[in-house]
Amino acid sequence: MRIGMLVSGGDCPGLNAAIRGAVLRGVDVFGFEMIGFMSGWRGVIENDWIPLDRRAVRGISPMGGTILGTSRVSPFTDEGGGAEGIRARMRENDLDGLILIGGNGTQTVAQMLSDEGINVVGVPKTIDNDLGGTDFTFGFDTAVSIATDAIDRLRTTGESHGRCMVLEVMGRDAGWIALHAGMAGGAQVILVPEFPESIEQICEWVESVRDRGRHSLVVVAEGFRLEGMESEVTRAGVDGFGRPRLGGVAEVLAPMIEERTGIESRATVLGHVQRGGVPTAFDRVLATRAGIAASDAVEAGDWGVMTSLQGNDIVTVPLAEAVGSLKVVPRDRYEQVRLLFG
Ligand SMILES: Nc1ncnc2c1ncn2[C@@H]1O[C@H](COP(=O)(O)OP(=O)(O)OP(=O)(O)O)[C@@H](O)[C@H]1O
Ligand SMILES: O=P(O)(O)OC[C@H]1O[C@](O)(CO)[C@@H](O)[C@@H]1O
Ligand SMILES: [Mg+2]
Repeated sequence: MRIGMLVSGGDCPGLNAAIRGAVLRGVDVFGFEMIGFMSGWRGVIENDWIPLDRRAVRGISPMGGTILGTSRVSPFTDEGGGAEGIRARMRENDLDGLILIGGNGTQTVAQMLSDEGINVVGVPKTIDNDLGGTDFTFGFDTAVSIATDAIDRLRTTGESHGRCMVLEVMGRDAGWIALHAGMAGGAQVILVPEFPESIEQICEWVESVRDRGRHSLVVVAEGFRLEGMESEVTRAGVDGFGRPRLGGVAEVLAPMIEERTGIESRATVLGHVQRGGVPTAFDRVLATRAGIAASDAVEAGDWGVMTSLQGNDIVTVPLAEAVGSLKVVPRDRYEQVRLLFG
């Protein structure tokens, strides 16, 4: 069996552990030959790849980033050639199948290729944790830990100056990072894309914290919209797939809070710090298990699936189940914490 592997979408901590898990299982246990395409679909389009063997993955589990690189290049362009182009490249490299490591976008592509008869196994990764069909994606735990550390640090400086500190975290259209980091750090207000709030309500919470003699820590997800706002706050430019880049909502909210409450406020946009550096032990284990499970699926001829964490077990689920809908924060999880705001 000869297998190609690639990473697509934003990077996240744990990718190298997943690559290592798949290679150790695939090469050492099942005797596969494995290759890794560089920078996602760019590597497929340009036939840029490296051999993946035990030596290539030595000691990489604690490393952030990915030894294969990643990109948001789509295979469905004239240059990429779509399913036909990929099939031709697989024939040229004598590949029986592909292991595709990525988030909801990447697994959507995996599903499209699987529908075209290409042998694929998906491995879920993303700090956003917005992928269906799995309890958690690796990368998320590390991002939440980094955001929680930021909250802890912002709290001491905020308390010293009597300021309202507004921390913006990533997550695109899902509020998971904000919700979990906000809960872990005891934020007084947590704002998520799934549930718009009014500026009046936010200021009421911030003032009630002040009236108790404390100072607010507001966590806001980058995709949050104030009630009545037509779209998210975006930065200039687009991402590698041509989508507007999210970011900057904290810088909109902080001055509004200051103007309405008279409480000095500061905004911090955490940005890509959340995606960098060493993965937590939890993410390393989850990623390694996901990589191992991907090679198990290949060995079993279980194509068109994604590895999935369900409770304590790693199983496979049909790709269609994973990409059917975005996994967002459910109302009951939000309502539970909202009762404690202020
Ligand atoms: N519906 C689609 N049709 C064609 N190509 C797609 C589609 N969705 C995603 N892609 C391609 O897959 C790439 C990876 O998807 P995306 O950028 O959404 O990241 P992801 O896999 O969701 O990971 P993350 O959210 O963690 O960055 C896209 O940049 C794009 O090139
Ligand atoms: O790395 P880029 O292209 O700036 O993308 C940032 C986006 O990627 C993610 O980090 C992961 O999907 C999102 O949370 C964020 O909106
Ligand atoms: Mg995504």
